[in-house]
Amino acid sequence: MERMDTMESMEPISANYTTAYPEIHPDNASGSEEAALSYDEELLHKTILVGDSGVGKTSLLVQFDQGKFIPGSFSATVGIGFTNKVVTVDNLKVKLQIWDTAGQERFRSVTHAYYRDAQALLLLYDITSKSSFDNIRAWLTEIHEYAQRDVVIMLLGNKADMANDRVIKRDDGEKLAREYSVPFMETSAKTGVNVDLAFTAVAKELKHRAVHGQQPNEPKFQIHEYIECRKENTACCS
Ligand SMILES: Nc1nc2c(ncn2[C@@H]2O[C@H](COP(=O)(O)OP(=O)(O)OP(=O)(O)O)[C@@H](O)[C@H]2O)c(=O)[nH]1
Repeated sequence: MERMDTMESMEPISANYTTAYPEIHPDNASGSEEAALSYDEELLHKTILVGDSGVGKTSLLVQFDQGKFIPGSFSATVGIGFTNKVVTVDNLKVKLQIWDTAGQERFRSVTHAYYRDAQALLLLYDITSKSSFDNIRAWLTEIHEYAQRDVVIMLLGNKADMANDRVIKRDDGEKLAREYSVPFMETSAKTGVNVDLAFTAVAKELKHRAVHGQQPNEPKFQIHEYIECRKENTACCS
C-alpha cells in the first residue's frame, strides 16, 4: 500500500507519524444490510486520545497506524496533532481523524478546546501506574464538562504486556468502566493486543450512528457486546 507521509496538524506537534488515510479491513463481512443504507464516506469522525502523560497514547496510535512499537522512542507530546486512518466496517469506509493529545497538565487548556468537536474519546491509563488510574475520574469529569454529551467514550488500560509491573487489576478497570457505563479493555501498544479492536469498535459505533442516527426505531449497535466477544484476554492479577 502506498503511504503518503503528509502531516496535517495543529502546531505544535510532537512526531511525524501522520499518514493520509491508510486503510485497514477488520471486517470482511459482506452483504451487510447496513451497507445498503446511505453513508457519506467523506465524513470525518474526530476521535481523541486522552490520559495522563506516559500512559502510551502516542504509542497506541503508532501501533494502530503503522503496526509497530518503538520502545522508549517518544518524547512527551507537545500540544496536539492528528493522524488520519480509514477503517472498513461492514463494507463501508469510515474515516477516523485521530487526535493525539499531550497528557501533561500544562497543555490541558489547549486540549480542552478540541473536546467539543470530538465524536469519540479513548481514555487511557497505564496498568503499571496507580496515579494514572486514579486520575481517570478527573479525566471523565473534564470530558463531561468539555465534550459533547453523546461522545463515545472508551476506557483503555494500556501496557497490558507489563505483567510483572502491573498494579491495577483488570477487574478494577472493569469496575470503573461499569460505574461510568463505558466500554473497557486492556491494550498493549507494544504487542498490539486489542489495539485494532479499540479503534474498530469506535469506527463501528460512529458509522452506526451516522447511518441510523435519524432512525430512532433502529436497534443500537451494541459496542459492549462487540468488544466482549472479540477482546483478547490479558493477565488479570497483579
Ligand atoms: N511496555 C510497554 N510500553 C509502552 C506501551 N505504551 C507505551 N509504552 C512506553 O511508555 C512510554 C510513554 O509512551 P507514550 O506513547 O509517549 O505516552 P503518551 O501517553 O503519549 O505520553 P504524553 O505524550 O506525555 O502524553 C514510552 O517509553 C513508550 O515506549 C505499552 O503498551 N507497553
